Amino acid sequence: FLLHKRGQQSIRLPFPPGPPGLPLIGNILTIPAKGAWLLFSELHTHLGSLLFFHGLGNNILVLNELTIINDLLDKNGEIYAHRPILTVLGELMGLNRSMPLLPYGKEWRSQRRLVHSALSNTAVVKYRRLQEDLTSQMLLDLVEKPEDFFAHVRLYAERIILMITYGLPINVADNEYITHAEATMHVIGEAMVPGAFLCDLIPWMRYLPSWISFQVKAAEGRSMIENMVQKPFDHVKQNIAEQTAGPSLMHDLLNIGGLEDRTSLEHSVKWATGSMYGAGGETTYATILTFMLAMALNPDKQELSQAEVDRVVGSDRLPTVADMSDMPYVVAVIKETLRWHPALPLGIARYTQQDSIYKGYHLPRNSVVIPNIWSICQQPHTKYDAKCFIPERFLDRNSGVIDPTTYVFGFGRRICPGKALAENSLFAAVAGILATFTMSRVPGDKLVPKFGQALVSYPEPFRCKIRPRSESKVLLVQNRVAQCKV
Ligand code: HEM
Repeated sequence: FLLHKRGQQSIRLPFPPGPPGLPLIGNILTIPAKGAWLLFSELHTHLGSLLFFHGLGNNILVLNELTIINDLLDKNGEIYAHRPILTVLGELMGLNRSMPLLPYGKEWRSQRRLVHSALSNTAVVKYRRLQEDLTSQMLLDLVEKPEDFFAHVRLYAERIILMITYGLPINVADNEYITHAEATMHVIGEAMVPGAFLCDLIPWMRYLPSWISFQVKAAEGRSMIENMVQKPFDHVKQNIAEQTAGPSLMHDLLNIGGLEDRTSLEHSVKWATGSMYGAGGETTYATILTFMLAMALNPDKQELSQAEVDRVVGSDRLPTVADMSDMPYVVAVIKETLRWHPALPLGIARYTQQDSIYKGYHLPRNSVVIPNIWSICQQPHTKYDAKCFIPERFLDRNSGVIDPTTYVFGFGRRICPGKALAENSLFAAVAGILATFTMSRVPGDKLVPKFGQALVSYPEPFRCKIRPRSESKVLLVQNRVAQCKV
């Protein structure tokens, strides 16, 4: 309780509600390590839009409504821009040097500035050609081996990041960079959820011996993360020294020089580029796979999208990113994909070090703050069922439905710096796939949508029939691939 002075009177303000708990351990262990968005959204209906969990010396505040998230994370950005200290992932595995986990301060500002120079709305225009080239290569892969669509989509998303960040051309899905990044992101995704390890709730456990299970996992994770960030960095540095390095963001950033001392510049560049590598690939491919699942489940929406693509590009070319403004239905399909199943249902948690008062509640300092993006996506609507895939909700001016691109990429000062790049990558891939293929259920399959429950959530492996729409579409793809510069 917080004592709130009003005139002569002191009023006790309560914490927001939460499920019942036990002495000492409170209710914190009621939060599942995976898929917690489902529990939070269920509690939203019974307990309201602000939820509070506590126990073992920890506080967790869950925000279930967009107005509340904006009031706190955006309007009170100064107080809510920190990230939680995750003992295992941050300190023991060492990810607290990369931008998504850095505390709000000098090093974060310096990495954010570096990344912004490459990913601002204006800067990303120069990557369009690359995104279109890589889309055509993904389309050809889909023509040749449609059953491996998970791998092709993953390769597309990772190649964009590896090319832009390090100038590294990668041609196969089982390239060591790609497979290592995927394995590392799996470890990170599981460990990033606050409370994933008991040690995150009870930090002194970090001093327990190194043979204990979580310590072994932490040591493995540390070496995987080091490897993922260091390897491409060393590769490009060596190419620079040998004067064989192609253009890349890392090359440009290392050339800034002068103002800052070399060691700290190199440190910031290494971890800023490593952050892009880690944060940029998985989220993008999760969204494209979700789109493909949605198309297989909703053939009527797929036909409407294909009709729009055909109307705009005709029959002699593939779509480009510049077609986006002429394809409102396809854009609505992408928005509906982001809403139907957001890649980061709980965003990335924040942390507050200050007490505050909000809507009559005491929001205590040292609380992990979780924006429940999933709950915003699932907000009930009188006309459009939240569970159904209905792109039309974004074309109906009177629907009052909020555009998901204003919340699925996060909020305020820590909003995703890769948003503009991601939106172009999504459009290039989605419009290219719609132009070339029809996706459908495999006859006899039930195709029930199921999603993973880690930090980045994407469809569990599913079967889907991916047929080229015509021979001439395949020819278009082959001709376009022949013109690729990468
Ligand atoms: C569909 C694609 C993507 C989605 C849905 C997404 C979503 C998000 C969200 C929700 C956050 C947390 C923001 C917050 O705390 O409020 C975030 C952070 C971040 N994203 Fe993305 N992202 C995507 C693609 C990308 C790409 C392509 C890149 C880079 C190339 C990127 C780089 C980052 C980084 C570095 C952060 C940490 C920012 C910070 O802590 O200051 N993301 N993203």
